[in-house]
Amino acid sequence: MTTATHNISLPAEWRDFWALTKPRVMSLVVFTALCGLLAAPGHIHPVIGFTAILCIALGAGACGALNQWYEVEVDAKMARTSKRPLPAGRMDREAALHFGIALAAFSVGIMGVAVNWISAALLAFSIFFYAVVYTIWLKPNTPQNIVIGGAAGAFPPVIGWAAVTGDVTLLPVLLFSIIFLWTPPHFWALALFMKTDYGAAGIPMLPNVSGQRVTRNQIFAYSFPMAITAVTPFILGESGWLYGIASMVLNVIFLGLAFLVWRNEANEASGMKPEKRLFAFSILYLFLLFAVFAFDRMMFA
Ligand code: HEM
Ligand SMILES: CC(C)=CCC/C(C)=C/CC/C(C)=C/COP(=O)(O)OP(=O)(O)O
Repeated sequence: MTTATHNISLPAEWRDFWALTKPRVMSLVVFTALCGLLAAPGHIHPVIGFTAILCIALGAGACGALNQWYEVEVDAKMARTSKRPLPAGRMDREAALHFGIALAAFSVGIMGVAVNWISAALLAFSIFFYAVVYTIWLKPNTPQNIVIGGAAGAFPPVIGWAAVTGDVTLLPVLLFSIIFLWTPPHFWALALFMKTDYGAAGIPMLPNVSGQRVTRNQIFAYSFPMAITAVTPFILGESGWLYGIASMVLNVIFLGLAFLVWRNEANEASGMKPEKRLFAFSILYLFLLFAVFAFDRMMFA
């Protein structure tokens, strides 16, 4: 850690600490946690519920900070990430590490004391999984990095659920599985039109290891179990018709866009419209699916 950053003495601005938490990506992570909490059976005092979501947000922020502390060199090599506080030289590397550790410890501690220790343990495990298993171990070493590592991003609705019920049953496992199976199409669609960037940074993402055809096949292949898992709560009678219909419509659109990606043969960024469309829709898909699920369960369950 006594790298080239020792000569930076300017204190980082609060905006840089904010950027360190990857707020845009984490907003959807936190939203899925909120939906898990709202969909769970039973009652949670609003102040305790708010505390749980705040802890999940802080824990997700810890993930972003620890990830960027570790990845300075990689981030410096990619246009998309080179302006982040550390590679841009606006923040001392150790400050990012201390910020990440403090957020992680604080969020897990408060979750345990104020909410329950099951959700605290799940939160701690998710942070560990993302910061250590994904960032340090899987991401630089295997093109399956985001498949296995993606599990970290699938935990938040389970944590939200466990904050209310103190346990983990089939339904939160289904919510986990939806995000787990959604992550490969979400990310590989992006990795297709960002291919050169990851290749240049030496990160073995699927398109630059196995090629675009394999990636398109995999995107399409993951979309089917994802769609089936997404309608399963309705099939099991755990949601009403509102979610049943919404999930079917969203899945048909998702599968249609994934089909267009599968059919596409372009290998230039200029021909990657289907990939760009699927990536953009993937975010809307998850947002709407979870929003309708929580609403449906609160109204009709
Ligand atoms: C290992 C798993 C994942 C990887 C590698 C990944 C990667 C990415 C990347 C590289 C971007 C581009 C934009 C940026 O850096 O801000 C992005 C955008 C985004 N991701 Fe993911 N993602 C993953 C999982 C998730 C999960 C689990 C969620 C939420 C549940 C999520 C939500 C989003 C959102 C909302 C954006 C758009 C951000 C914006 O508008 O700037 N991602 N993702
Ligand atoms: C509550 C809790 C602990 C949540 C965990 C949230 C979590 C780990 C979400 C994963 C989403 C994410 C930021 C992926 C970015 O991948 P990347 O870091 O490889 O992307 P980059 O190339 O932009 O650095």
